[in-house]
Amino acid sequence: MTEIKNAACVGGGVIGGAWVARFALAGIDVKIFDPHPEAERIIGEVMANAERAYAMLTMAPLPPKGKLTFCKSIEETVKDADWIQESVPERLELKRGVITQIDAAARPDALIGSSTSGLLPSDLQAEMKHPERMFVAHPYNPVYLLPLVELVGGKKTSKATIERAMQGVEQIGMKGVVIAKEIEAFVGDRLLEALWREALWLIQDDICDTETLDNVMRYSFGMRWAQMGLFETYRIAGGEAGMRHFLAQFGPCLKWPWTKFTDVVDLDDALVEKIGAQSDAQAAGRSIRELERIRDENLVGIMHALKSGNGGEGWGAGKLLADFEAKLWANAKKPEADLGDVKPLHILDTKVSAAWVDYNGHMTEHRYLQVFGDTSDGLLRLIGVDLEYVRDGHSYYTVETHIRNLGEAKLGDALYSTCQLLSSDEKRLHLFSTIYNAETKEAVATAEQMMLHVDSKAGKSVAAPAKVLDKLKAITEAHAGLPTPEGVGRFVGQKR
Ligand SMILES: CC(C)(COP(=O)([O-])OP(=O)(O)OC[C@H]1O[C@@H](n2cnc3c(N)ncnc32)[C@H](O)[C@@H]1OP(=O)(O)O)[C@@H](O)C(=O)NCCC(=O)NCCSC(=O)C[N+](C)(C)C
Repeated sequence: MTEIKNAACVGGGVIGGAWVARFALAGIDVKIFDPHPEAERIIGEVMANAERAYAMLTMAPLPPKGKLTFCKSIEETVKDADWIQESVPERLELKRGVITQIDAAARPDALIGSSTSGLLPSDLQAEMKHPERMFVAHPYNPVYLLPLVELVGGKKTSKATIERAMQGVEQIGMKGVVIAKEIEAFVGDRLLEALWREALWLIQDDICDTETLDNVMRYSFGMRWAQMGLFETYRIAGGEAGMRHFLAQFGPCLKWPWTKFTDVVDLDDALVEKIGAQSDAQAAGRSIRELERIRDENLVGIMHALKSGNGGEGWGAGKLLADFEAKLWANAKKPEADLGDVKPLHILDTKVSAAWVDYNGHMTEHRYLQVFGDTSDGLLRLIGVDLEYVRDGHSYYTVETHIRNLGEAKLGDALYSTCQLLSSDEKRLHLFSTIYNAETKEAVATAEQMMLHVDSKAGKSVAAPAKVLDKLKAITEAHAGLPTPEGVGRFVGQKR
């Protein structure tokens, strides 16, 4: 089983920098080599975007962030690394030279992945002493959010290397797909290039402008593709009769002269200017940084939606996220309540994401309940009621909640929550949680809740076992000395 403890990134541009973020946020120390004079600034900005995105993406306990070290040479960067990722500009001679240099300085068992989006791994590994550990690991931008990595071996890549690479990408929350045969541009970029060529013709021939073309994609098949691919989608399109029927019905149309993409459009100055001007108009003055923020918020929203797909089990990239989070929870140190300094327990820290904001420009109602639910989950973990406990057939269910909204939470506000145990017995757990604005320390909302311990198969309340009750009692007794929070026992009503 391969475990990446130290990673090295050679090349720290848009792709290399985002690999750095992916590794570091998975708790892996990363050494970086990039001779660009502004490499530290560029990677710092990618890192900031990635951390912002992860704060919205997951409440699961990420490991402590890996340490970033900027090195002065390739040799110093790669010598201790378990996984080395090359992301230098897309020129065969340059990449081959860098990979050969990495090979000479790296441990013989280190994995060497290339971020190339189209070059053949066999060409890249041609001058290596240990070519068997080299492969293409082609990611998609932004690498810190989009999970796919195409893994492509060359003629000299060993099977064991690809297996270890699969384990490595899984460790950092990514989805590895093994491409069976090496071809230029692999699978993803082949598809994208076909689309790109056709799109350029459509603009060149004045069939539509760039905004119309993007709208055609994002309001239709673009949404389909985030959750099902081409073949699964077309299977459904075939109706009850399925894929064979679809192929019989639509296959012959492929012979019609619908597309021009096998011809290469002439990207002359006029076409470049036309596309540039239409793209500027489409951006409506938004900077690249703004567009990146919007993109990341949308991607997080899509992954969250997919996480609750398929009856709550998760689907596609959402299922991958759910599985990754389950592993993070399982690997996290069993949390313990800090009862030394008696005060409500600090349970979680989060940020208001774009998907949480409603038409009034502030955090919407059900997101408060979500944060309170995550808070009570945090409390439950402290008394030993974690996913394993739930899998074994028992849990706590909420039977009553009273939320008070005291202040507004706006997009990007940092929040934290606390929890005070008001009382507990063998079945009941009566708690009071508060969400605070992390900057102003003002209470934004409170929730008083009653939870019951249940046998989830029977769907009936039952006494919790001693191992849970002992922990619960310790917190309840510690909190007995705290003043009763203002708002406990409040009811909804009007003065008469
Ligand atoms: C299964 C269920 C939770 C309980 O049903 P039951 O076994 O029939 O239990 P009783 O109704 O008899 O109640 C047992 C005892 O608890 C007392 N009780 C019940 N409600 C309250 C309350 N609001 N305040 C105080 N005390 C209460 C009751 O009087 C009984 O006392 P005894 O002394 O006689 O033992 C069932 O209610 C159920 O399934 N409800 C739905 C639960 C649900 O789906 N909740 C939403 C899920 S969200 C969630 O759980 C979030 N999270 C915790 C996972 C984060």
